[in-house]
Amino acid sequence: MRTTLLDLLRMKQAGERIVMLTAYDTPSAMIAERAGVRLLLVGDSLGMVVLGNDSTIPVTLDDMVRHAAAVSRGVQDTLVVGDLPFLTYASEADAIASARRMMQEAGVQAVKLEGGQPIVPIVRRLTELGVPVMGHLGFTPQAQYQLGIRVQARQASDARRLLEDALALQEAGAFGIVLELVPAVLAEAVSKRLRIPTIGIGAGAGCDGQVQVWHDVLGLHSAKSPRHAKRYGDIGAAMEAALRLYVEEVQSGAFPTAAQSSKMDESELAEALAGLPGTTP
Ligand SMILES: Nc1nc(=O)c2c([nH]1)NC[C@@H]1CN(c3ccc(C(=O)N[C@@H](CCC(=O)O)C(=O)O)cc3)CN21
Ligand SMILES: CC(C)C(=O)C(=O)O
Ligand SMILES: [Mg+2]
Repeated sequence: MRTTLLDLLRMKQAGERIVMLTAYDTPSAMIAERAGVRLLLVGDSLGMVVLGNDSTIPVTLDDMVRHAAAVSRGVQDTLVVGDLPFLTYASEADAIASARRMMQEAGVQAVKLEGGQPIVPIVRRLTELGVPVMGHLGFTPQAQYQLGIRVQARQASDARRLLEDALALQEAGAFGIVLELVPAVLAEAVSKRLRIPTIGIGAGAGCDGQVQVWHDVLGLHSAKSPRHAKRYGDIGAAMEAALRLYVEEVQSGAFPTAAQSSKMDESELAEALAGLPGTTP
């Protein structure tokens, strides 16, 4: 049975921590589900970790639909959330059109939108229309050129606004909120004041769940991972070692052997070549 929004609420009430992870393609989604992840985010971090961009800004709705569809095809029991990318939910009409594509074409069960008060009416409208919406507060990467890549809401006034934004998103119908790069003590205070779960990234252990980026937890980066990430494997190094072997074996002639080759009868080949010009060794 696929994870439901109610499951997430119940997990918060029971004090069971929620595990969320990003994924961007079918085989990764299958591996995550096999590992026990039941909540996946097709993040617009896609642009940064998969498509070679240096922010999430260039990611298009077409990009998200294609990758979210791939992730959806890889899972059965996992709730899939898809980010709506930069400026695809600036008006109610755009938000509805974007959510429609993510749900109908990509097959996700929910969408995530960045921002506070200004997008509350949009969250309310989507929720009324039956679209499960997740919020995202604190450092919102789509506004990285305004915010700077840094911990948010350290001052009382900003911290208070973040709590008000979180309550407003909850009231508008959001089923959960990602808190990114928020001081741990603030994230904990917000989590305690909300009925809906908070999912932290760089926001401490007081959140109701955690989200991490696939490439960060697996060590799949050429560049260094963000400070808030923890690496649980060194898969990039494992990939490189395997590829070095492949390079060596092709160069030395050790690969391919007969086992990786395709066969035909010698007599058929002789007939095919009979009388044709060309040199033989
Ligand atoms: N690989 C990756 N991991 C992420 O968690 C992630 C992405 N990409 N792309 C989309 C957003 C952007 N995020 C980011 C990106 C960079 C930093 C970063 O450079 N952090 C600083 C520390 C900032 C501070 O503590 O003030 C660092 O040095 O790592 C943080 C979050 C989170 N998301
Ligand atoms: C970092 C997470 C929360 C995200 O929004 C993404 O991966 O795009
Ligand atoms: Mg995102």
